[in-house]
Amino acid sequence: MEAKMTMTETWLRKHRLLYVGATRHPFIHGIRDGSIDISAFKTWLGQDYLFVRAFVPFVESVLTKARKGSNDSDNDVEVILGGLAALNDEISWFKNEASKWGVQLSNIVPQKANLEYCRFLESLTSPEVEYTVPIVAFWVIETVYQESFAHCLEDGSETPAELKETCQRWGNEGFREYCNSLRKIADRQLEKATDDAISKAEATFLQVLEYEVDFWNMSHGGT
Ligand SMILES: Cc1ncc(CO)c(N)n1
Repeated sequence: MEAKMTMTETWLRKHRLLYVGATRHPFIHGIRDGSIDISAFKTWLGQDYLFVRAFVPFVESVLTKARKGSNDSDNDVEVILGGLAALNDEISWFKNEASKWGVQLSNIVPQKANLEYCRFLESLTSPEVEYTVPIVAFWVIETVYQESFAHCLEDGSETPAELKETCQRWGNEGFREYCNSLRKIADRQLEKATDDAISKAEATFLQVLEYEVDFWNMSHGGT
């Protein structure tokens, strides 16, 4: 007998083009082949610092919902809390990286795509939004970065030495396993979800991918 396909697998197949658009963006290709304009990288760095700070309250709200809305809340809390702890480390990393590149973080103004993405995440923190929806969003958000930056470290990539550490942050094996843990939680929730919750979660999956594409785009068109 064939193994049943999980919901996330179904969606990844169904929305392949958009997924590839988010994980193989020209920004990532530019890192991978070394052609990236360093000013684009600096723009991304400053904007992502602001994003990650706004991401913390989102993850906090996922953690709160995991405690109440999960039938394996011990596991979920452990995974999500691990993610939250990693964000603390990530914020320090951004500060350090920004100073290396001469990027003044206190002067960064969030661009439109960033503000809209953060506003969307904030909307998912509402108590009316059930756990399944933000856990799917959380999984996709982390996975886009994992797949994108891991691509820059594969055999045959020509990522400049000074950008390798950035790629390692999200492209490493531990982060990949963490993304898999989030995916398992999402699939478990989706298995017992109502049709209404499933269609909301699928719409959220698509929205996150679109916001991720817009976020990468910002580093090019950015001011
Ligand atoms: C825009 C964006 N998406 C995903 C991640 C992964 O945490 C990040 N740091 N920034």
